[in-house]
Amino acid sequence: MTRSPHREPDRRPPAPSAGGAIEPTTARELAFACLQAFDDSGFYLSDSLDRLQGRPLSTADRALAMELSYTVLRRRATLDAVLRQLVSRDPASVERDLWTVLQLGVVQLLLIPGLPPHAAVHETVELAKRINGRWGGMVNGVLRSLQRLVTGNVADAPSASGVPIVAADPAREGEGAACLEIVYRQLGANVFPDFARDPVGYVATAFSMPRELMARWSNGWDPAAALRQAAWFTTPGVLSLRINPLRTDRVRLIESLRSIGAECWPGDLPESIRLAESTRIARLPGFEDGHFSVQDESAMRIVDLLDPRPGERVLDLCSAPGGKSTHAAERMLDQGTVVACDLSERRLRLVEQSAARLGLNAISTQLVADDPASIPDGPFDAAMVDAPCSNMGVLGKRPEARWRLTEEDFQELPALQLRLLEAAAERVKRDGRLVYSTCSIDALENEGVIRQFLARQPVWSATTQLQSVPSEPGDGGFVAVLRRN
Ligand SMILES: C[S@@+](CC[C@H](N)C(=O)[O-])C[C@H]1O[C@@H](n2cnc3c(N)ncnc32)[C@H](O)[C@@H]1O
Repeated sequence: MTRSPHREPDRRPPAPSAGGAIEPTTARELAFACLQAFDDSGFYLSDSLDRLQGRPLSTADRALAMELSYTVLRRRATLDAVLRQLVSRDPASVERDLWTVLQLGVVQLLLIPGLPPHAAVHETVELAKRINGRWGGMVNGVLRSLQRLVTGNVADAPSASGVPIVAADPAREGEGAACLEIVYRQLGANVFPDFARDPVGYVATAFSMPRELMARWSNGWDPAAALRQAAWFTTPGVLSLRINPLRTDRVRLIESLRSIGAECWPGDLPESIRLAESTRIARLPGFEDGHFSVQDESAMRIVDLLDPRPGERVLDLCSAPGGKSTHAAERMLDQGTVVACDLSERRLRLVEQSAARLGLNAISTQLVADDPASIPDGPFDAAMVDAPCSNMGVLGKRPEARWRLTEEDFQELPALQLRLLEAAAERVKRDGRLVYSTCSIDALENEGVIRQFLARQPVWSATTQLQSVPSEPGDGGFVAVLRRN
C-alpha cells in the first residue's frame, strides 16, 4: 500500500513523545512498546508483537498485549473523546507517549470487559512510572476520575454519554454482522456528538472511523447501516482456516480442532473452516505439519474463481505473504508451477516459509521491481493480481490502515492497480484466465480499475465481478474474472 504519513485520529498537533524506549517485560509494557513503534515508524502491530518480545511472556500476557494494542489502535478517536473530558491540560500539550499510556488505561477500564479495575489502574500507573518517573500521579488521577465518571449503567441505544462496546454473541459467532452485540457503557457526561443530530460526527468518534473513509462506503450514508459497519470494523471479524487437501481433509481437521476444545464448523467453501474465536494459530494441532492456513473465505474465493489446474503455469504477480499462491498450488495438487512474484524480498521469504510448511514444491518465488520488464515472461495459463490496495474491506483486521489512508491514496492506488493488471494480462496466453482482486470496498479500486482495463484492452472481457460485503460473513473485498478472447 502507498505509505502515507501517520496521522493522529483527532489530528492533534504532534507533542514531544518524551518516553524513550523500554524493554517490555509485562503485557501492558509490550502493548505500549508496539503502539510506540507504530507512532514512531508506522510498524505493523503484528510485526512489533513478534519483534519486541525480548523476554518470553506467557501466552496469556501476549494475548492481552495484542488485545490492548489492537483495541487502542482501532478505537483511538473514541479514547481521545473520553480523555478530553478527563484531562484538564490542552491535549495537544500532553506528551504523545503519556497520552498513549492514558489511552491504554481507558481501554482497560471501559472497553475490555473482565479486567479487574484495580489491576488496570495499578499496572497502568506502574507502566507510566517506568516510562517517565513524573507521569504516575497524573495517570493515577485521570484513571480514578474515569472510574468515578462511569455510572455503571448499560444501555442498548447510542447516546452522547454511552461508550459502545462491540462483542460477538457467542451463540451466533461466525455469522458476521448478525452476531454483533453492541452495548453502551454510560458515563456521567456527554463525550460524543448526538447521534440523531450529527450521525457522521457520532460514528467518527464513538466508533473511531475517519469521516473521509465513511464517505467512501459503497452503501451510501444510511446512519444505522453505517453504525453497524463501523461496529464491525472495531472487531477482528471471523477467523477462517483453509485446509491443505494434500495433508488432511476437513472432517479430520474439525475433529482434531474440537479435540482440543476449539469450537469450529465448516465454512461455505469445501476447504474452509470457521473458528468461534481468535486463537494463537501456531498452537493449533496440525499447523506445524501444514494441515491448514489462515485465510478469510472472501480471499479463498479468488483462487476458487481462478480455477488453477494440475500441470498449469500460473502467475501470481503480487504474491506475498503467499495466501493465494499456496492455495493455487494446493488446488493444482502441487503439479505445475506457480510463479510467485513480489516487490518485497522480506515478504517473499514468507511465501517460501508457508510453501515449505505446507509441503508445496510447485511454487517458485521471483523478486520483481516496479517495472514490467522485471516480471517473468509468459505465456501463462492463468494469472492473478491481488493488488496492493487501501484495505478498506478489512479495517478491523488491519487496525493501522484507517489512520493512514489519504485522499491521494485513492488517486494513486487505482493507477498502480491498472498498471499491474495490464502487465499480468500481457503474459497470459490466448483463452487464458486473469483474476484481479483487492481487499477494498472502494469502487475506484475495484469496478473502476476493471472499467478502465476493458476500455484499453478490448481483447479481454469480464465474466464475473463480485463484491464481498464486510461482515457477510467475513472480510470485504472484490474479485473480477477476465478472459482473453
Ligand atoms: C494484497 S498484498 C498480496 C497478498 C497475497 N496475494 C496473499 O494472498 O497473501 C499486495 C502485495 O503486492 C506487493 N506489491 C506492491 N507493488 C508491487 C509491484 N509493483 N509488483 C509486484 N508486487 C507488488 C506488495 O509487496 C504486497 O505484498
